[in-house]
Amino acid sequence: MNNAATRATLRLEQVNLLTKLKSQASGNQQGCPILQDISFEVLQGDRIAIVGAVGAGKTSLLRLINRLIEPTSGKIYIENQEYRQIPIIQLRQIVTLVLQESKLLGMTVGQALAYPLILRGLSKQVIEERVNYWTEQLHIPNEWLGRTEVQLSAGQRQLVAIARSLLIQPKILLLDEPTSALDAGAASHLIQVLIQLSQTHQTTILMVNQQLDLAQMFCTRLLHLQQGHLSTNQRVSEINWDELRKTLIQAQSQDDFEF
Ligand SMILES: Nc1ncnc2c1ncn2[C@@H]1O[C@H](COP(=O)(O)OP(=O)(O)OP(=O)(O)O)[C@@H](O)[C@H]1O
Repeated sequence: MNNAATRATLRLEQVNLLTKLKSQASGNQQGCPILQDISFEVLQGDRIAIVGAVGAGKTSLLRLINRLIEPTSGKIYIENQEYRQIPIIQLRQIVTLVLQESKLLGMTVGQALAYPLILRGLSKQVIEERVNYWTEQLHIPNEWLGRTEVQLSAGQRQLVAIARSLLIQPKILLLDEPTSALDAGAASHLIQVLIQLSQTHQTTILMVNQQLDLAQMFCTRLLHLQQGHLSTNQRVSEINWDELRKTLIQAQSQDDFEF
């Protein structure tokens, strides 16, 4: 293991992910490649933007890192420990994933925000302070706290789901298209809050985002996935954003044409 590897908070080594499809004839496991030979490492406090065309494997990569699914082969290390050796409850405290469609599980917004902190045994006062802090940071008004999921718009639900993940104070935060339902002002405000979080708490953030202007504003490093392969892993200063924009538009038009 080299020095850089030991400093990495997250490290993927030659990770492959295949879909598990059982061949009816033989009963053997066969699979279609979703992610192929993915290796990269992320340092504490890094902000990683993940881009790629529809179906490139972005969400699968986040689900792998959160261990909702496991690699078919290859290794994932979190703070230098192979992540299957970390008890799942501990892993969930280190790594939090916010998917695009998050659910409040029948609770009000206030209950849903407090619930993970109650599970962690925090005092009522600490819970109240954290909820107040993060709802203020994300411009979530008090009147939402009594509402249930069906009384929120998609963008409001998205903000609540993000607030809930921030309350837990994870070391590694995974966000899948967190700005997709937000208006331009709310999206840019969220990006500023995330940048501040990474700077003040050294939180490591990996964010899938198709809006390149937001990715550019946000990231210290960019990963570009193309058909399950990691085609680009660059620091922000090395990225040719115009070239990247063209490549992504071309891939999108190709998809539209094939569709
Ligand atoms: N459980 C599964 N079983 C079979 N195939 C899957 C499964 N999950 C994902 N896939 C396939 O893996 C590929 C990558 O999917 P993924 O959702 O990771 O892509 P994505 O880059 O996040 O796409 P999008 O931008 O549309 O969200 C797609 O071709 C998808 O159809």
